[in-house]
Amino acid sequence: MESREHLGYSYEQILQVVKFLKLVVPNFKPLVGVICGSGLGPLADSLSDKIEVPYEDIPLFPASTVVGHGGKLVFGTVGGVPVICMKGRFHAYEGYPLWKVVMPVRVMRLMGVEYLIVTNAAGGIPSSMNVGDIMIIKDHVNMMGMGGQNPLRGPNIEEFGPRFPAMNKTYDRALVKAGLKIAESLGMEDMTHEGVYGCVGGPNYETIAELLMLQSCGVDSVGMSTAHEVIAAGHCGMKVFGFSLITNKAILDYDSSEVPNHEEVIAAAKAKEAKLQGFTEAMIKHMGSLKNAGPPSMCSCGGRR
Ligand SMILES: O=P(O)(O)O[C@H]1O[C@H](CO)[C@@H](O)[C@H]1O
Ligand code: HPA
Repeated sequence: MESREHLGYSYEQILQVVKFLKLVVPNFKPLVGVICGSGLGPLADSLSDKIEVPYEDIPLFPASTVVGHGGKLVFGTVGGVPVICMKGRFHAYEGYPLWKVVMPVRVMRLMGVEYLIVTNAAGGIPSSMNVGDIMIIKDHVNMMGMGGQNPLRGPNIEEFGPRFPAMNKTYDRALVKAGLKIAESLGMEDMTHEGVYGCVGGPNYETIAELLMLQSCGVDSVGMSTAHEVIAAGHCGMKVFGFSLITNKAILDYDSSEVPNHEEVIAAAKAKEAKLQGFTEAMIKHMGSLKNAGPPSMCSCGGRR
């Protein structure tokens, strides 16, 4: 057989990472995984009984290189629900292949995670979205994936899921609806939207023409992450809930004097820290209550675990 380029860790390699983490946190089976977006690391700070493990201590883990991404796994609980947080995610533009970007998602799955909360900082395209608003993600347009850059590219690992996973149910509808209700119950309804996330490769921010194209494709928030993690999570049968924090408004006007930058992204995240912590905690508790009400029917993507 012709050899293929190296396209990822084997199932056994990922199991080795899981074995290592199980030694660090014996008897801990997380139900919920959280991926903290740019500047959103404080989402992990409110966990009780925290155990923090720096990425550099974990076999095969890449390093976090982006400002606003901490670089540790945080284990703990929220209202008694066991949680694992990635305080710092990986991006393709850092130079990582997508199979490496999503490796922690697969690790989370093998640790026991059933619900994944993905968060990101993003530019908001509709004029109704303001800096500091959140957008609950109902779907995504994966510009990188459509160009053939996909975390599942390469030999399929059957233990995780099928060769051709469906994606139309990956953002769990019931969780989207629960998220909207929870936002309302927290008095956040005026700052909460539902929409479509667009994933671009970065690291440059978009040109005006690119933003206009994304807008015409139905994209509401734009960023350089998330879609890959969601694909890997859907592939291995996790239920996914995601939200964007709108950290900047997409600039669609050629005469605007504004210029997007990462400093404003981090500042916008800092300004909403407490609200987003409260919202995420409420979502985690909701997921815990779903689990107590009965086992979630995992997506039908056929993952064998
Ligand atoms: O998607 P997260 O990691 O939240 O970060 C977003 O913010 C950075 C740009 O400011 C990019 O990495 C973009 O993807
Ligand atoms: N574009 C892409 N990624 C981003 C943005 C943006 O406007 N804001 C935060 N991350």
